[in-house]
Amino acid sequence: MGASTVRAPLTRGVFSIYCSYPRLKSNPLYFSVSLASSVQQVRRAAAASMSYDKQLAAAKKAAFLAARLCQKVQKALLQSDIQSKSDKSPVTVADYGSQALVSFILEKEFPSMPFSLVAEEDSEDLRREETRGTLVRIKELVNDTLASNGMNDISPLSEEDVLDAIDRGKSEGGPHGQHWVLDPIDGTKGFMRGDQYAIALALLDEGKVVLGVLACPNLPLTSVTSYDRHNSQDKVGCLYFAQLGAGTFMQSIDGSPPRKVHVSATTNPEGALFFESFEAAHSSHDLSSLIVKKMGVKTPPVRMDSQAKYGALSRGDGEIYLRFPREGYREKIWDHAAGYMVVAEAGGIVTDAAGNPLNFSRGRYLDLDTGIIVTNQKLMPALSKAVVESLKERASSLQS
Ligand SMILES: Nc1ncnc2c1ncn2[C@@H]1O[C@H](COP(=O)(O)OS(=O)(=O)O)[C@@H](OP(=O)(O)O)[C@H]1O
Ligand SMILES: [Mg+2]
Repeated sequence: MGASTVRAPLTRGVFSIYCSYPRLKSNPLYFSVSLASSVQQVRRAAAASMSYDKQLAAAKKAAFLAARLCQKVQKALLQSDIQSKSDKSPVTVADYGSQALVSFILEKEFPSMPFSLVAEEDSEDLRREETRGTLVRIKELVNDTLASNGMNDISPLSEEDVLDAIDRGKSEGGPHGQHWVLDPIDGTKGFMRGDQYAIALALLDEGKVVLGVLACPNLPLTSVTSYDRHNSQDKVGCLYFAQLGAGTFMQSIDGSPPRKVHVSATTNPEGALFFESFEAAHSSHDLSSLIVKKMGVKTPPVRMDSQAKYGALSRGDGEIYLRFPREGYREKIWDHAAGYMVVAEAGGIVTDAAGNPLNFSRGRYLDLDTGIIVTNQKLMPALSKAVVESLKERASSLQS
């Protein structure tokens, strides 16, 4: 099957062990565990009925500003804007600038609340003398973005302010309290290629994702399948947002009225379209191909960088998203929290390869089984079956 890729148009394109053991129940430890468990259940119930309108408004504002900063950098990306992290993955001034901006805005919006941010970047490499020029460039990008988007009342950030804002992202997250979760640029390689990327921001409350915002500056406003980059009527730049129990909405980053979106209602796998990572190193294209073949999917994959895949699926551009990283790779919560929320509130299902729900309460990592699969309610049984069979086949072929 040939793959199609979605390119950017402008450049190129409980702890409730319910314990029925009487011995354990008479243990004082049981009572404290039971009490802790009840407190947690009450907090979770409260979270489920809460409105996060203020947090959502702040998250949209922060993601919008970050998108503006990233757009400016992507338009004229310089070689000096790119650095290599200790794990050899690339990071750009836009990744740092986006994280500093989002961190700064969120903390400013909620001054009386404890602030916790779990985010991808840290400032260690920027604190070295030889990267001083890069730090100055990031500071200017942040201050210019604030000033040119009507926030002139804010005093410009210093270099130290920028470093501090980035380092607020070092929280470990976890099952208690509220934590913002941020990928300042998801799909940095796509961003560098001039293709798809996303600013992905979510809020965890008592271990559950309660809101998600995805800014996808290069995602077509209509559909990735009908988009024609030579047609000037076909615009790009989508902002998705979702709040627990309130559905998923999409608007243009430039500010069109939001519209509610829903995942595709397709029940026939033959007509289904599937998404996977652009980078083969991030997800096994061979395994995805085996899985969809078993389901009877006829269309080639749409390969796209970043959580823009979750956004496209949430509005029905395609039906299936498969992600199978190499063994041992640990998925980070910021690579999925916002996208998960956008798809779940649009009626889709996101699980690991064994069908377990994703657990965002374990800290910075997801620690899930094998991979991530996403589709609508109707197609999930067929997809799960094909995944189980394909994983078995792959395991036996590796043994022989
Ligand atoms: N080896 C490996 N395996 C799996 N995943 C990896 C791997 N390395 C990186 N990453 C993470 O993938 C994020 C990019 O998202 P995608 O894989 O969906 O996009 S892409 O097509 O690969 O660009 C990417 O997000 P960013 O780092 O924000 O770009 C990484 O978190
Ligand atoms: Mg990133």
